[in-house]
Amino acid sequence: MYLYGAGGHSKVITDILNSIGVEVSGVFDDKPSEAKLKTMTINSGVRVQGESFPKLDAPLIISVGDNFRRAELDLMLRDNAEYGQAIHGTTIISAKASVGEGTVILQGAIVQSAAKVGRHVLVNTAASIDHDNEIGDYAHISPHATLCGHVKVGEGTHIGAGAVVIPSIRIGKWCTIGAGTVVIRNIPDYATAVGNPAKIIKFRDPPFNT
Ligand SMILES: CC(=O)SCCNC(=O)CCNC(=O)[C@H](O)C(C)(C)COP(=O)(O)OP(=O)(O)OC[C@H]1O[C@@H](n2cnc3c(N)ncnc32)[C@H](O)[C@@H]1OP(=O)(O)O
Repeated sequence: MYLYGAGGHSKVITDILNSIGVEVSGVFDDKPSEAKLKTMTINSGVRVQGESFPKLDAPLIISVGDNFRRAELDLMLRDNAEYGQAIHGTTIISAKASVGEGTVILQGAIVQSAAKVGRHVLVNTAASIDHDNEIGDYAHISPHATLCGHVKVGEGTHIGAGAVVIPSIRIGKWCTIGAGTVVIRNIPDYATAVGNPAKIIKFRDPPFNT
């Protein structure tokens, strides 16, 4: 497996891959800092500019925690890369769930029956994604977040640590749900919502012209 991104998130992914017997053949980073270089052997100097990225002999995971950056890198790399997944052995994933390419599922997370988890999603430590959820591409479900049944989370949305979303709620794309928030009503695209019950405090600009 290759990784793109040499920050903190790549350490977590490396641990997961090693724990399931997968070797990391190389790490790419277009901005390798001194700190990163100290802790990792980086295939530095590689700039991601479409076709200039080398054809790899193993799958790649975009190991960047920022949802928007993960999306940007996917758009640049997708024609040249075959994506892998990193799923820790302590996760429980229903045989009836689906998990997209590039997605990473950390220790103790649970994905229940008929849930659909998109591409390049980060399902963090002990997050709970219940039956019939739909999690959009590039989303991040933080540690201990609880998504009840039939919840839909849009592309690029970040669900904060320990947030709770009650059944059948729709959360739009590129939203941020604060840590510990309890979502009891649908949330529109680009909104940041916090508190119990969740209240919208602001909207962000759409990150893509889509
Ligand atoms: C392994 C890992 O580390 S995974 C990382 C997981 N990360 C998280 O879960 C972090 C989630 N982020 C948050 O909760 C942040 O507070 C955000 C994104 C919701 C808001 O951050 P900012 O946009 O910087 O907002 P800011 O801090 O200015 O707060 C705005 C207001 O919302 C309130 N607020 C912010 N976050 C929360 C929250 N989680 N719950 C309740 N109220 C909140 C603030 O108190 C403030 O209220 P005030 O205007 O009355 O003073």
